Amino acid sequence: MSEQKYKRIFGIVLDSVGTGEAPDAANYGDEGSDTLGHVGEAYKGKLEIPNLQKLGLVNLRDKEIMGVAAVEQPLGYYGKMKEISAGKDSMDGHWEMMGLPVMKPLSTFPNGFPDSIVKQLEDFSGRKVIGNRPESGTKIIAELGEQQMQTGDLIVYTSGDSVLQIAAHEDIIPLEELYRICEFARSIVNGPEYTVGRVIARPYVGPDKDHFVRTANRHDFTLKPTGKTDLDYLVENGVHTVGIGKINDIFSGQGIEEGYHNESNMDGMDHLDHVMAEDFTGFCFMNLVDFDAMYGHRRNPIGFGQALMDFDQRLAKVLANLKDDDLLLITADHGNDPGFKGSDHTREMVPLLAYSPSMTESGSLGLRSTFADFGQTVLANFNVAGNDEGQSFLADLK
Ligand SMILES: O=P(O)(O)O[C@H]1O[C@H](CO)[C@@H](O)[C@H]1O
Ligand SMILES: [Mn+2]
Ligand SMILES: [Mn+2]
Repeated sequence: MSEQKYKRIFGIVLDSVGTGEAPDAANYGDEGSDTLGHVGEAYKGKLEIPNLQKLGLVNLRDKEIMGVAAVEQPLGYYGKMKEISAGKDSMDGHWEMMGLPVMKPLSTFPNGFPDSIVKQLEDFSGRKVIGNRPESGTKIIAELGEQQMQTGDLIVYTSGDSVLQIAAHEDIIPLEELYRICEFARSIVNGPEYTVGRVIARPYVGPDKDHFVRTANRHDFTLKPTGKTDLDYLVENGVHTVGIGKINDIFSGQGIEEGYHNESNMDGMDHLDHVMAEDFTGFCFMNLVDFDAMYGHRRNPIGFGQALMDFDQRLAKVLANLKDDDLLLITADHGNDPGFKGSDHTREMVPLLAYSPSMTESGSLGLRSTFADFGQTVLANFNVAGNDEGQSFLADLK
């Protein structure tokens, strides 16, 4: 490995923190979506995210966030990225960031899963499938959880994304069994007939429908990357890779040398502090999923804003700990506008923030034409050749 501009790159994905409708939002029924904008409106000027603001989070937008203005001189570089993948799920977004856009739409099930899939799940598990439609995960356990506690049936559901989700009360269907069923489900939806992005285990606990809570034992069984990702190219070239949070699941562990599971966003920030204290040459890629799972899909803009403020507070420490030869990149994988109809992800552009204490200038990185620019920049930094997807902005960082 030859000389690199930055020794360590920390990439943070604020899961679902979109910044306005993408140019192709109409194809997804998502015109008018703007996750950050609508969170700001819900706060009526009281959203406080000074660190993201200093980095240029508002400068990159066409519109202000209510109560949060653009700054005169951001600390570093700021821009937006749009997605070229067919889907707007986490897998598509993260794979595209790592140079592997998903150009062919994956299977979705607006009318529930076909009999063939249901029958195989029932035969394998010895349990009856209930639910079997697109639904919000918290709504479906409120509706069917008590029935599951009595019968041991499997709650199977989907969403607008290519996902097969199985909700199970931890006292009724033990975790190991749920994971086994999910692994089986994974094995029957890898194509060619049905190709599903993610099978997701959705365990929950609680005595009754008014008190069910989903646990951090959620596990995503993602399709294996269909080719090499930038993470693989990095590892092959001796660059150390670390995954924090859902990253490991999203890439099925492929190209991740050191992995950490997050219990929450704040737990993720603890892991990041820990990794930042290590001496290494490489790329640390982190996903913070609470924005999405706890607030975006729940259409809860107040909770979403609070999660942003909590993140922002912890960001102060990260900024203070960055070394001159560190680069921080912050972005998102899709939108999930809590002020929008439905409960699905929204096709939005995502923020792109780049900062290193060694920067002497600042400025706009513009609208990037694919999320792959993110990974291409990481590769360029470490002088690693990948599959040429995306354009590096490394040379713009001064
Ligand atoms: O409603 P819950 O169970 O949170 O599920 C949501 O989470 C999935 C993964 O982010 C999405 O596809 C959507 O279905
Ligand atoms: Mn996501
Ligand atoms: Mn989601």
